[in-house]
Amino acid sequence: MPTITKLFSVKEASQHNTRDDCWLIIDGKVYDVTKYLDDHPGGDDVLLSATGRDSTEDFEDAGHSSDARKLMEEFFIGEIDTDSTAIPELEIFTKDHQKSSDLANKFLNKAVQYWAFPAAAIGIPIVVAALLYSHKR
Ligand code: HEM
Repeated sequence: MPTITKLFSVKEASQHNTRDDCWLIIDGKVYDVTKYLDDHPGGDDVLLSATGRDSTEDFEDAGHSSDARKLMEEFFIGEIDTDSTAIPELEIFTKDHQKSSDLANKFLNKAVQYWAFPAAAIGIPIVVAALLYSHKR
C-alpha cells in the first residue's frame, strides 16, 4: 500500500526553529524534535543551533549510532519537496536562467527578422545562377 508523506518546502520547514516548535531537516526528511529537546543525549543546544536549515552535515558529523537513527523515525513528520520552486535559491536561479534565455530568444527573433530577408534575397539568386551555370556545362 502506498504511504502518503507530507511534503514541506525548505522555507516552510525552516520556519519551525524555536524551542517550542523545533524541526530538523536531515537528509531530505523533516523531524519535529520539540518534545525530544530535553532528552537528546547531545544536548538541546546543538539541536536548537541545527534547526532552521539543512542539518544533515551536523547530524552525520556527530556520528550517530544505528539506535539513534532508529529513534529518529519517531520524530519523522514529512519530507522536503524537491520541486525546484520550493527551494528559494533554485527559484531565483530558474528565473534568472529564464530571463537570459528570453533575451537570447529576443535577439534571435530580431536577427531572423532583419537578416533573413536580405540573406534570402542575395542567396537564392546565387544558388539559382550556380545551378543554371553547372547545368549548361
Ligand atoms: C531526530 C534527530 C536526532 C536524534 C533522534 C538524535 C539522537 C541522538 C542519540 C540517541 C544520541 C546518543 C548517541 C548515539 O546513540 O548516537 C545523540 C548524540 C548526539 N547528537 Fe543527536 N540526534 C539527533 C539530531 C542531532 C543533530 C541534528 C545534531 C547536530 C547538530 C546532533 C548532535 C549530537 C551530538 C553532538 C551527540 C553527542 C555525541 C557524543 O557525545 O558522543 N544530534 N543523538
